[in-house]
Amino acid sequence: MGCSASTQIIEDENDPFLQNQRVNDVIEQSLQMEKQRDKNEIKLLLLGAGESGKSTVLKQLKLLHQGGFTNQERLQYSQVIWADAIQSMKILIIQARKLGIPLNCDDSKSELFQLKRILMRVKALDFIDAGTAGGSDFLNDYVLKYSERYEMKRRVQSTGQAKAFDEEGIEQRRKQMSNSSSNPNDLDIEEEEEEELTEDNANVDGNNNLDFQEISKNLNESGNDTMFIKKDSKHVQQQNQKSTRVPSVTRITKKQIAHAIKELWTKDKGIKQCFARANEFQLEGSAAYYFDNIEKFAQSNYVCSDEDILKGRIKTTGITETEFHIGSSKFKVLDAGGQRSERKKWIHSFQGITAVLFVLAMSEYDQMLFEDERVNRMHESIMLFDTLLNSKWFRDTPFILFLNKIDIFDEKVKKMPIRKYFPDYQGRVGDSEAGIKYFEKIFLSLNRSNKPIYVKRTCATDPQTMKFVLSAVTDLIIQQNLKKSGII
Ligand SMILES: Nc1nc2c(ncn2[C@@H]2O[C@H](COP(=O)(O)OP(=O)(O)OP(=O)(O)O)[C@@H](O)[C@H]2O)c(=O)[nH]1
Ligand SMILES: [Mg+2]
Repeated sequence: MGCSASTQIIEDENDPFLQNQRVNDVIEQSLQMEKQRDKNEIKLLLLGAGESGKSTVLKQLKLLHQGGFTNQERLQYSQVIWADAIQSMKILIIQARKLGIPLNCDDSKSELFQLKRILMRVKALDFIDAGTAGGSDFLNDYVLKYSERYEMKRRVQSTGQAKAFDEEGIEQRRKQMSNSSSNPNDLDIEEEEEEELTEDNANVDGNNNLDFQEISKNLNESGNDTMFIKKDSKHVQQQNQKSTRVPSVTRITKKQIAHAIKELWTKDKGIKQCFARANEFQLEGSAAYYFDNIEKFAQSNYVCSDEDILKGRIKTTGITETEFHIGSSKFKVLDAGGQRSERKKWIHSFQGITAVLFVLAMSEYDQMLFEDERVNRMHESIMLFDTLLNSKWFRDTPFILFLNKIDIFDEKVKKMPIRKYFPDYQGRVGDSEAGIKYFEKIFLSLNRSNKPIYVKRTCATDPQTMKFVLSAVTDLIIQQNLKKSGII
């Protein structure tokens, strides 16, 4: 009779060793799963100089893979665009004077004269809900953007070289700032407007303050669609000789402001001339779009369309993270603020990046940085790309280069010779293809490694073309990731 020895281990459910072992197994299993998930997760980092179009690329990804924008975003942009539209037209008026461009609206006999006066007296912030526009982030950005008083501060902040500048000038400005109210309404643009009002103020008596109290009282009652301002006292003087010393209050509506902006935009030749020289100062890239559509933005409770949001601009501060599921892959897209003061935060997001998407604003070869108006934007991007591409952080990280704002570039090269800013450029004026190849070559020549750089020409505000570009790019990144993880 055969005999076989068999041992049967009877598991004791109460054995503490066994219980421990089971817990460990579960932990090990979940760690393995997490590892696998991390391997499949794709981290895409959007980098580039300020205003190059990084967040616009992210918006296109949201449109494609996240069902579009939320109602809150639509409301936010309608507030921001309205404020930017008003300020942008004021900037054109003020800059025209600085550049010596005669304006039709400065001629008191012109029908545009009164419209200009209305616009210059309007305070954009009185017409918007700053909370909906983005709260303190919005206000900070607004003050920095529209106050010339902050120009020096911006520059010092961006270079950290206070000593290299006229310290006396800084000190003077600091004094000016500390003497002035911290109300964000108290911007230089409004100061220009105050200058305009000086003569008017000379005509009125000491009731000025009372008048302004009334303005704010009325504002509270009227909501954001209407604002009360002092009526042009010279105008009052002409109309009513008896009441020259008493300022009266007149009601200004969003509709009237929109009308003023539209008329100035379409009828004042000086405004158009000044706009054509917008590379000599800082103006919102989408200002023309705001002016063309100003009546739409003036409608009460207007909610932005997808196109408006793509054209609108909210500067990114810090780094935002957005997750998408594209096919079977999970994408984490990191969008970083591109202005100089934002870049010191970048390093925190450099680890574990699958691919870097560098966005270059091609059209900005003739523009200066917002942070430092002595530095050409294209030069800044070249320097930035060189540093990132060849940094130890991205030794094995593929780079995708978006030659963005190609729509503006195509138009600009017809009038603005590239050679004026890049003397070794040999192409002829208006040859957009030669211009693109020239800049592409400069960027590719910076590569001191063997890794490939994938180049795409983009117009980030155009959903049709971006759909194809982004689909090709995400496919490419997925393939790269699979290769890297040894799956293919
Ligand atoms: N016409 C045109 N405008 C563009 C294009 N790409 C971006 N813009 C506009 O350029 C402005 C700036 O774009 P953003 O995406 O905010 O730039 P950003 O790189 O995120 O800027 P920061 O957040 O400051 O780093 C917005 O008004 C966009 O609508 C483009 O290809 N063509
Ligand atoms: Mg951004």
